[in-house]
Amino acid sequence: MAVIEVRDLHKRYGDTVAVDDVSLTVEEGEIFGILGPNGAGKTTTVECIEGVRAADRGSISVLGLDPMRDRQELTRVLGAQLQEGQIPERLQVAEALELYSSFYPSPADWRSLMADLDLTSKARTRYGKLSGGQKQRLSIALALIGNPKVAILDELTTGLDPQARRDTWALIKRVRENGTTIVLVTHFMEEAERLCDRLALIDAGRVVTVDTPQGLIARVGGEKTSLEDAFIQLTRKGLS
Ligand SMILES: Nc1ncnc2c1ncn2[C@@H]1O[C@H](COP(=O)(O)OP(=O)(O)OP(=O)(O)O)[C@@H](O)[C@H]1O
Repeated sequence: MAVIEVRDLHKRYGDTVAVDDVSLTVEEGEIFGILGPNGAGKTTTVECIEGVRAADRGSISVLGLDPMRDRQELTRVLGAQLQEGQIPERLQVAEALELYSSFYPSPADWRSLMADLDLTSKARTRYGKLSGGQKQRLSIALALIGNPKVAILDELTTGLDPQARRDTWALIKRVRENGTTIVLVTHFMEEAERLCDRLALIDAGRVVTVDTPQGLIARVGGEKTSLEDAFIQLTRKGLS
């Protein structure tokens, strides 16, 4: 069953066409990755799916909801990372988790999530005093706090150390096993390959292809081809 359906999504900022008729479908229970060079339109696409940005045209359905029209209903079932500036600097980690969990009808256990993201020792630390990686881990916890049916994670592990990155991958796998459909935007090929069932490769606002990581590699061929090789060859930089 399709959980997210995007049809002919188009978005421009002034003269810049950020998203140029993107269509994609995310199936229930999958981890769907979005890959693409800087400025390809990945964040704009997921922001339209989240309902935080209005598209110029095209249609989006998330669990049968229209992200702009049904925004309130969508926030109850969709988890997304908050950006810096959206979390009050003075709020302590435990306070933030407890507060945000109170917004949802059946939230995750915030203490377990705090432990899963290795933030227990920072429970009483204010958000403004956290390191970059700790802030990132808190934003992942807050995206998952409501036990969402769909979680959208933009640059999931950017800024995380190798151990934190692996712990986060394990957490995301567990969250998926519990029934959450996950969309993640990433620049890390290892993350895409290990975690994602399917990948959409986006370049210059268009979907180049959607395939499994292995399928993408096979398209480019060669015994020692890596996902990174496939990425470079299938995007503009490789074609020019
Ligand atoms: N608020 C904005 N105002 C004007 N132009 C924007 C805005 N946000 C994005 N853009 C432009 O739209 C294009 C797509 O940006 P977007 O952030 O969606 O790309 P991305 O694939 O997420 O990039 P990255 O990998 O660098 O994060 C870029 O050319 C960018 O400069």
